[in-house]
Order: sequence, then structure tokens, then C-alpha cells
Amino acid sequence: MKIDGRPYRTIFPEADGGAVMVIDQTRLPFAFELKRLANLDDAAVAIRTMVVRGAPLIGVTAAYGLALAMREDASEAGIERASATLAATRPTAINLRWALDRMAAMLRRAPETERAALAFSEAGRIADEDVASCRAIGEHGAKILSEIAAKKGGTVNVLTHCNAGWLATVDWGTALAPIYVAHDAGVPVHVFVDETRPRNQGAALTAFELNAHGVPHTVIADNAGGHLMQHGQVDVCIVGSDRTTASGDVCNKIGTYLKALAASDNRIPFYAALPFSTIDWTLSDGVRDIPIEERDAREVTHLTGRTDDGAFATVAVVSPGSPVANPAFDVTPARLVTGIITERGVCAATEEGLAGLYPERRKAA
Ligand SMILES: CSC[C@H]1O[C@H](OP(=O)(O)O)[C@H](O)[C@@H]1O
Repeated sequence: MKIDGRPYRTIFPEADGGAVMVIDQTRLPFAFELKRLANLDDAAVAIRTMVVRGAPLIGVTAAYGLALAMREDASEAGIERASATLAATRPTAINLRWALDRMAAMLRRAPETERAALAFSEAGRIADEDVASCRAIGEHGAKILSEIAAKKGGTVNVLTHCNAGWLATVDWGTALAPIYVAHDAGVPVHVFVDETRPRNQGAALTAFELNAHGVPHTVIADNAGGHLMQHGQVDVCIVGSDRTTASGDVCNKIGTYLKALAASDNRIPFYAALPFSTIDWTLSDGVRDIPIEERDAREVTHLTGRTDDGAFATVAVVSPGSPVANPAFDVTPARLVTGIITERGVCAATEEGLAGLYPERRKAA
């Protein structure tokens, strides 16, 4: 998407191919800075510290991280070591594992001397596919928003959680892609943006995106969503996903499940938007089987922001010495999900629904 009129992707190879550039999302919205990833370790640290974040973008960064690693050690052992390093960065987004498996399978078939060049080409293909998939998600999801606006005869109010915008992917986003496509097509859209504690990806990143694109929105405290739904101020919820099971259970940022419960109680449609690379075809019980990342307590005990005189500052917001729990994701059972918006279309959050869109994945009877 565009920043000050200039188109950007969240990740791209340097012109001379020497390294990979990413937007440092830990500095947004108060500073727009690019960060140079020159080797495997740079890529691993960028994922682990959330310089880059969002399931699809984590996968693409891992793909480029493996390409950078091939410059250092393109042996079989080098492939295994780099894959293990990158896989260990964050456990929940399946896109990471998906991208590494795709890259490693290709690399093992290639001559060692060609692996670095082939790896950069494959990482570029994965990035391009992500852009195309997210654009298609936008088209399919925009039809839903357009129908709601037409039926209502006015602005469609969307509630979203965390950041599943272009900053969470290579471009366009997943949950925000339908909003961009609908907005650009003239559909009256307004977005309630959950701040999304503890890292505030909504307040910091989704609001930044929507401001840059001129989409009307209102930032709200996480706990305000249910109240707004009860008072008829939300027409539809659209969220992203870090891992969705073959049966339609949706793992997403912590707090998503609570929004789905409130939406269900108020009979508000609740959609998850995600590309094929976010589906884990090996799992059916997401609550039981999806690994939930436990992040550092400091994300809860401290807040980083900008002071009124423009300096970055970090302050403590929890009583010192209190124990902290910080699960980064939760799982919304498929029964609470109205539908899944993918690059191939919209389906029910069921095994049949997903298999219908991805027949090549249908389990043998
Ligand atoms: C399009 S995936 C976005 C997804 O990823 C976010 O998690 P994190 O910021 O920790 O990487 C969040 O769950 C978003 O919905």
C-alpha cells in the first residue's frame, strides 16, 4: 500500500540483492523506518522481536531468511539448521512452517551451488503469491461488505481485532483487504479498531494503515466491542488468522474469541479472512492442538509510545512484582465463525466448506 503516496511492500530484496529490507513495525506509527536483514540471524531476530509480524509476513520473512542462510551455508545441514532456527522464532502462525517446508523441499532438489539464487527466486514467488492471494481475499470480502451496505442503505460498520492489514502480509492484508477494496469502490465503510492489548497492533498499526488510506475508523478499547454490538453499532466482524484448522477453528490474536462470543450473542456475522498458507490441514481441534505462544511478561507490564514532545518512552503500567500471564493468541471454535474469506472465495467454517474451496486437500473418504 502507499505511504505518503509512495507504494510499499512490507518486505522486499535490496536492489543489488545484497540483503532484504523490511518495515520496522516496532517503530510505527510514530516513525516509518526500514530495517536491513543481511543474514539468517537478522531474519530470525526480526520475527522473534516482531519487527515483522502477521502470519503471512512471518512466512515470507522466513523464506527470505532461508535464502540469506543459503549464502552462508548451502549444504543439507545448512538447510536443516536454518529451518530449525527460523521455525523456533514463533510457534503459532502456520505460515512460518508452510514457507520453510516449501523452500526446503525445493532446495533439497537443487544443486548446492545454485541454492542461494534459487532460494531468493522462490521467496520472491511466495511474496508475489501472497500479494495476489490477499488482493483476491479483498475482492471476495468486499462483496459481503457491499451487500450489507446496500441492504442497510448506509455505512457498513466493521469491527476488526489486532492488525490483519497490509502490514501483516506483503501487501493488501487479509481482514483489511475487503475494507480497502470496498472503500476504493465507493462502498461507505467505517471500521471499529480494537486497540488490541498488550501490544496494541490495532491502535498502532491498523489505525496507521486506515489513516494512510483515508478509511473512516474509530479506535476503541478492547472491552468496548461487546457494548457496541449490543447497541447495534456493529454490522459485521472481520478478523485475520494465524492458523485455521481443516475444520474451521480460527486461531488469532488474544481476545478474538471474546469478540466472536459477543458477535454470536448479538447475531452479528463474524468472518475470518485468510489465505491458503494459513490453513493447517493436519489439525481439526484447534482449541486442543494449536500451540499458543506465551510472550514476555514485559509486553503486559510496560507500554511504549511517544511523549507529547515527540520522544519514544517506555513506562510501567502494572503493580511491580505482580505475576503476569501473556498468551498471545486464542482459538475461536468454528461454530462461532460465520464464514471464512479466502483467495478462492467464501466458505462455511467447516471441513466441507474448506474442502470445497480446496478439493485437492479433501481427505480420502
Ligand atoms: C494476517 S495474519 C494477522 C494476524 O497476526 C497477528 O499476530 P501477531 O501480530 O502477533 O503476528 C494477529 O493475530 C493478526 O490477526
